[in-house]
Amino acid sequence: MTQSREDFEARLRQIGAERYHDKHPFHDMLHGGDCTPDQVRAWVINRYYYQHSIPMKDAAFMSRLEDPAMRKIWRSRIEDHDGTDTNEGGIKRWLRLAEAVGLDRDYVASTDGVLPATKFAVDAYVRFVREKSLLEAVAASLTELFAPKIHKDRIAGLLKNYDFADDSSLSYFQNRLKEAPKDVAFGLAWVLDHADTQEKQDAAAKALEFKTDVLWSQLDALYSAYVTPARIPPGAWQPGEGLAGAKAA
Ligand SMILES: O=C(O)c1cc(C(=O)O)c2c(n1)C(=O)C(=O)c1cc(C(=O)O)[nH]c1-2
Repeated sequence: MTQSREDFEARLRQIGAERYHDKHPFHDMLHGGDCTPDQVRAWVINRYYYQHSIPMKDAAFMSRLEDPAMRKIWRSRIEDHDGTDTNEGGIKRWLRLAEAVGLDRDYVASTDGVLPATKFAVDAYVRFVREKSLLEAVAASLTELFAPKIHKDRIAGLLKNYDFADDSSLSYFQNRLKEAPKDVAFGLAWVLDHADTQEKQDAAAKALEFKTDVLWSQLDALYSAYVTPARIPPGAWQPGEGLAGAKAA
């Protein structure tokens, strides 16, 4: 049976309550101050791959939109990450975080050393958005409904527990708190409007579940590689590589 708008929204929110990556043990370590400097670096390097893929994902999505009004709304997502004349953009902010934790920004931007499983998960998200229905693509972005809480927890946890954390190094997350609400308000309303049959509601819910898997898998990969007993896959970042100043030394 097709669910009412309210019930369907509650179903989507329940997916976040059960499956969002705020519940992953790596986030408990990171926010609780239990990560070593190298574990923080590994997180920054791998998460960069997600950051650098998000605008490509949104460009892939926009290339499929025939409605100029919707493209106009969606393009701010790309600008939020890539920047504009007046906004530095999320990717540069992330690289500021990379420098603050002692990494060379060019090394991080090269995406060398990113875990294979991170690449598989993130690339699968870009492909999903390119290939599935527009409804499923927008529904997959709705994990951002749950992101403001994790960003607030992260800002508070990092500021409390790590010397590198300050307004400059954490500006990525401060900005997402301002940017994400407009994206999710639009995305959620669009999904609720367009998922008007049971079949479409089921597809949208599955897309959101898929996206929680994309996020969770990245942290599983990180945990397996860099938390004792660490099993770093061949070719992935080894502590000591890609540090700031290493090129000059
Ligand atoms: O730190 C996080 O936990 C987190 C999660 C997510 C998410 O839920 O996908 C995004 C972000 N951050 C984020 O910063 C971001 O720009 C973003 C874009 C998207 C998307 O799917 O389009 N998700 C997320």
